[in-house]
Parts: sequence; C-alpha cells; structure tokens
Amino acid sequence: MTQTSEHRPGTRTPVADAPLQGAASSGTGLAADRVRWSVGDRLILDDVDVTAPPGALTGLLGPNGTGKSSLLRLIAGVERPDGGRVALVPRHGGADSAGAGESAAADGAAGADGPSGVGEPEDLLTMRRRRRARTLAFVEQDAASELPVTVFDAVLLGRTPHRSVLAGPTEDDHTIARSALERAGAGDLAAREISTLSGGERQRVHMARALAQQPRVLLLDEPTNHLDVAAQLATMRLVGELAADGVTVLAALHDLSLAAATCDHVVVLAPEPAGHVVAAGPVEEVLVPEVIDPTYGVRTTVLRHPRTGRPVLTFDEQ
Ligand SMILES: Nc1ncnc2c1ncn2[C@@H]1O[C@H](COP(=O)(O)OP(=O)(O)OP(=O)(O)O)[C@@H](O)[C@H]1O
Repeated sequence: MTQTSEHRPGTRTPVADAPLQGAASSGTGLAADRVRWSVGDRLILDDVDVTAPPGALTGLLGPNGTGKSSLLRLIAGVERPDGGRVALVPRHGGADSAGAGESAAADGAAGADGPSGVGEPEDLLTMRRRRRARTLAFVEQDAASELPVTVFDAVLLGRTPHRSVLAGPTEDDHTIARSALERAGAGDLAAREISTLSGGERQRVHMARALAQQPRVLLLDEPTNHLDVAAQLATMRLVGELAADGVTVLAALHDLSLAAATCDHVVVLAPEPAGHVVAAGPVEEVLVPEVIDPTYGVRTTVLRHPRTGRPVLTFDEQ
C-alpha cells in the first residue's frame, strides 16, 4: 500500500505545535501478521493481517463484533494474541533504527527489546512496557475515566513514560500537556474533574492524553464516538495532521463516509468467518459496493462530494 496524502482533507502542512511532534517524525509503519486470538473456544481473530503504512491514516472497518477493538487491544499489548506477530516497520532503515536503538539504550534494554539490525522490524509484542508506552498510544472506546483527578493531571499522565520513574513532571511536560489539550479542543476543560465530563468532552481528553505521549503509532477505537459533527471533523483533521507529521494512525471507524473522507487506507474485517480481512487498500478501491454490500448486508450507493470529489456513501437495506 502506498501513501496517498493528497486525498486527506484539511491542511497537510506540518502543524505549528512543535512540542507535540517529538517522537512523531520517525516514519514507522505497523504490521500485524497472522494475528490469532480466541476467548475460551471462540475464535475472535483468525490469522488476521493488517498493515498501517507509516505516516498515514488507516481506517479499520467492519460490522459490529468483527474484532476491530480486539485487534487494537492486541496491538496495544492490552491482550496477548495466541499467535502471530505485531511489528514496527521502519520506512527508512537507517534513521529509524538508529532512533529505536537509542531509546532501547535509554531504557537500559539495548539488545533485549530493540531491533537487531539496521532497518529490521521491531517486535511490539515483546517490547518492554515503558518503551512501548513511549512508542504507541491507544485511545480506547469509552475508556473509563473515574479517577478523581483534574483533566490537566490526567493528560500529564501521558508524559509518564518519557521521564525517569521517580522524577516529577517538568516544565516541558506541562507545556506539552497544555499544548495537547489545546490541540484536542479541550483547553477549556483543564481544571475540571475528569469524572464530571460529558462523553464528548472525555473523548477529547483521552485524545489529548494520547497526544501528550508523543507516540510514533496512534491506535484509536472509534475516536469520533460521542462527538458532535463539528468535533468529529476537528478530530479527524487533527488525526490527519498527526499522520502528516509522521505518526502512523490506525483507527477503528463505523462511519464509512467519514472513513472515505479522511483515511488514506482502509482495512475491512468481515464477520464470517471470524475477523478476517476481506479487503485492504486505498479508499477508492475498497469502499465500493462489491466489498461493502456483502460485508455489511446493505446496498451501497457511492456519490461524490461536490467540493472534495471524495466518495460519499449512502445505504439502503438489502
Ligand atoms: N474478553 C472477551 N470475552 C469474550 N468475548 C469477547 C471478548 N472480547 C471480545 N469478545 C467478542 O469478540 C467479538 C469481537 O469483539 P470486538 O469488540 O473486537 O468487535 P468490534 O469489531 O470492535 O465490535 P464493535 O464494532 O461492536 O465495537 C465480539 O463477538 C465480542 O463479543
């Protein structure tokens, strides 16, 4: 799959908030190979292959229960797969691998969880927790937020993987957290107790915490859930900007027109048999009736957005 950045809406220029770009410019892709996961005797994901190219927004699509959240949780290390591999794949071997090697050394773990050679894929599943937290951020669907902390302190927690275990947050950490809140459209919520927020407000705060982590890879499970239409557009624009900055984004989405309007690539999971990939590739090739109709059990009409020319999908029952 190749990057098709000209398709992304909104600005494609690198954003001005330098503090949030930190680890984002490395151009690391993500490859999940033959990922298999069962719960009890129920097979949820059956040898699933998903690739998220570096510095691109990849939409993970599929009907309810096809395993999108499960796959994101496995990639994030929340669950362990029964089989398969999840790796960071450098775009340019030299620069990326050098960066990764430095990070491993900073962890005191060089040679243990770092890549073995220049340009080698790096195994995410065996990566040390702390290093993974500096590499990858995950915004879960309806993540619980009952901690008795302010929004600002919750976002500041995103900085934890970047400092030594006993050190408190630095002035830089505060600056990055403030910038992350602003960028996620939640600057005015900083002093609020997180448990008092509405669903949409929480969603922005979770995004801000992920931004404060300065990840190379960002996993989003339904990032527009709970958001009004303006906030949905703002969130997807932000995600597109992050991808333009070099962050590899894999986002589970239900709104196929939103995916068509914003994603560089899409991967569609199908319900039968358990969580397998029916199609993957550029939006124009994958979001077509031949793929969507049998997968979702609908009749799809593909229109064109009058301004962007991108696909707009409408649906009828079969
Ligand atoms: N811990 C678990 N125990 C039992 N079953 C599970 C568990 N986690 C997921 N499942 C099942 O695995 C299947 C895939 O769930 P998952 O949440 O990954 O799907 P999804 O594609 O994200 O769904 P949705 O679009 O509805 O959010 C579902 O049938 C779900 O009930």
